Amino acid sequence: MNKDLRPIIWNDSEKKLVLIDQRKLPNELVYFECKNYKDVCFAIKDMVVRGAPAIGVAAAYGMALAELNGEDMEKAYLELKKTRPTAVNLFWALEKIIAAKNSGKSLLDEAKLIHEEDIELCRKIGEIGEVLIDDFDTILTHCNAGALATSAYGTALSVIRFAHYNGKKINVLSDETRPRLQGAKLTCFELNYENIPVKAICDNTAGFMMSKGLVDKIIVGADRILSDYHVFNKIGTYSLAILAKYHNIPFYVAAPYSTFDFESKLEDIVIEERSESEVTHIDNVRIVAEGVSAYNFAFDCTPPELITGIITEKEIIYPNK
Ligand SMILES: CSC[C@@H](O)[C@@H](O)C(=O)COP(=O)(O)O
Repeated sequence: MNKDLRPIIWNDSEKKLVLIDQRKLPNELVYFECKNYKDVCFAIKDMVVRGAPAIGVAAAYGMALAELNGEDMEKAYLELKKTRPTAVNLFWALEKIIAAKNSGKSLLDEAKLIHEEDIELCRKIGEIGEVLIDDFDTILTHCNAGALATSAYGTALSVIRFAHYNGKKINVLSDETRPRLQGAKLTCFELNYENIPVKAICDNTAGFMMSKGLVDKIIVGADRILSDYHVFNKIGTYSLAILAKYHNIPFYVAAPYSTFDFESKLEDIVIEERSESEVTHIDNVRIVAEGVSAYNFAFDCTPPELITGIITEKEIIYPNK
């Protein structure tokens, strides 16, 4: 990476967690400091930090802060666990921290390890996945599955990054991703930061562009992947996968194994429902008539038959072969 975009920084001398405040991008690149686990809970709930792997890493540091501050560890664990329900990396990281605690390890060391490992996993996803990308491909992505959603590189955007680093001339289309606009606000910022060609499109433009032959591949991230390869990801992913199938466009998911949930069944998964105001308002301005309410499901589920391949840090899985 020519310019290093790291959303999560541990400040060892001051024993605090420093996060890029993703609520403020792209207009301001400012940081949010967490001095205790409650600050971390707020940061995850309010989406200062977001994206499945990044949430897991932040929660691990939240537990480390609780230990350093002599706070009630059980309370910290339960409160962190409640911050967001769908991305499995949160629970995965908290279980790793509990295992470290039970074996008498330092929680800060464990959090640093989870953080470092996530960087490596994302790098490998990029290296493995970039073989799927051809010179002059136009790749559509949804939400932000980039460096900002992980510790570095990203998942879907790591594949895109490595194709670019390897000299492939690619173009990226970034769905705006209503309601929180992670595609418009974060993916466009992140790719432009590294001079990777990107154009923003409205969510409802994707089908039209596919029908015109203007999309070669689709790559998205994941918040949870079940053992039968059902993929939970940002709301709108399912619609894109159906459109991709209709237009015969390869549809890839990129995620580390920390995003796999080998235990839960489809019906067990809780889809996060966020505040209606994220739909009824844009940047605090009401756009839906007063008195009208809204649905705000944050994620949806894409079945394996719509998925061409799942790119992990170990291999590419083909659910339908
Ligand atoms: C590498 S991040 C993968 C997913 O977490 C990402 O696609 C996504 O859905 C993020 O949702 P968010 O609500 O912004 O946390």
